[in-house]
Amino acid sequence: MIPVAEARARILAGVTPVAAETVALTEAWGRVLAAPALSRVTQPPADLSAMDGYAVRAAEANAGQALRVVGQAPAGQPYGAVLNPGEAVRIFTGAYIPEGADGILLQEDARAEAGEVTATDHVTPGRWVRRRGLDFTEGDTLLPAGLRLTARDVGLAAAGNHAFLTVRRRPRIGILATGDEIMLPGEPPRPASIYSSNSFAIAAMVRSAGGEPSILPVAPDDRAAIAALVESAAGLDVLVTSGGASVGEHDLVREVLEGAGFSLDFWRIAMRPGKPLFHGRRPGGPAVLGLPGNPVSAFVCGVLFLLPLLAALQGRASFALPVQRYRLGVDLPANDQREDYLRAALRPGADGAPEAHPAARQDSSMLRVLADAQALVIRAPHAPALPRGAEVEAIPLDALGL
Ligand SMILES: Nc1nc2c(c(=O)[nH]1)N[C@H]1C(S)=C(S)[C@@H](COP(=O)(O)OP(=O)(O)OC[C@H]3O[C@@H](n4cnc5c(N)ncnc54)[C@H](O)[C@@H]3O)O[C@H]1N2
Ligand code: MOO
Repeated sequence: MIPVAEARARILAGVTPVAAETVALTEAWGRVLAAPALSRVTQPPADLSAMDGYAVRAAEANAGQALRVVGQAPAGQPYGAVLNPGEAVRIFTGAYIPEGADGILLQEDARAEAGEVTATDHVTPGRWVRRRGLDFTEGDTLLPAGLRLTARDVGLAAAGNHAFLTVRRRPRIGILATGDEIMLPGEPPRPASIYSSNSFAIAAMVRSAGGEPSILPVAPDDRAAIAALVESAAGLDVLVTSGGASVGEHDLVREVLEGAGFSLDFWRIAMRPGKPLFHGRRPGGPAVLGLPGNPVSAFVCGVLFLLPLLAALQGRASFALPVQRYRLGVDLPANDQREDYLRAALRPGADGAPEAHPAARQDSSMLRVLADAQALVIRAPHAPALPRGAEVEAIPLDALGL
């Protein structure tokens, strides 16, 4: 059994990002930039008014001083002439400030009558003026390569006049559930069978991380059937299998993969749940991540290993799983030699801060406990017993959209 950190490092070693493609900005959310986005404009493009009012020469706009209103400057329609002494231009938020003006008289601080405006308060030079380039300048790097685009980033790219962005294509992830007892939801129940939660939980996880999942037909515990489905994986970036990873006579997946030209990198990790995870590669073909069949084990392995792999395949520059500290809401016993990931609900404590409540039963088959958990509390190998109120580290699942 190898440690979790070593397993992750080995899965990520030598991963090269997938190819780039150009997408319309509406498709860019959640994608990873393959090249930096430089601004194609300066923003604002000129000095603009931040308020509705009058563009004035600030030194003239003293309380009681009447100025002649010589024109209008709505946003998008500059006044077009120089503001002379004794003049004011009616101006609106976002409009170019006329040459000669250096301040804005708010309309709330002004009395307008018969082509004139009189200040009721003084105007500070530069106040309510948004200088040219306040936000950014043409040629600035707005968004670096390797960034996964948020809605905020998409807005910034649009402001920088990008209708398209160059992003990594979505990694193609095939999901192969194995086991004679496994059916897909929608099939009529069969005796001694269960539905493949793994296929769908992992597909959702792949989507959340920007990948393109495809759920392959379920493979029975039969070498030829598994081999045929493995061959259909040639065009994938990663083949994720579930089940058949352990030590039983029906656990055939590793053997079939090796027969199909995959070289196995490692098998078995010192963690719980998820011990039987394996990883391998086929030269020039997909990587394989062999998840254990138990649904919680498959999910936790997906979080710890598949999410970082998806990030690396998309060239994400600085991806790390989020880890937060929480107070424990219960006592915890000492841990054994396997790094433990406890399914925990987060509930507000007496002071309102969230406290972690690991579920009393941590059986790796229990999906309802997993669905009710908002975090995975991390217990290092041989971690000592902890009393209620002690701090622990945990991976918040909501922050990952999981
Ligand atoms: N003698 C030993 N037995 C087991 C060991 C061990 O070290 N020695 N390891 C245990 C651990 S830990 C795990 S985890 C499981 C993993 O086993 P497999 O990867 O071989 O998975 P299966 O045996 O095929 O299935 C385990 C369990 O999960 C259910 N399952 C399988 N696929 C799905 C799916 N797609 N969706 C939902 N549930 C699934 C399956 O029905 C079984 O109940 O092995 C332990 N045994
Ligand atoms: O490590 Mo297996 O992952 O639970 O029951």
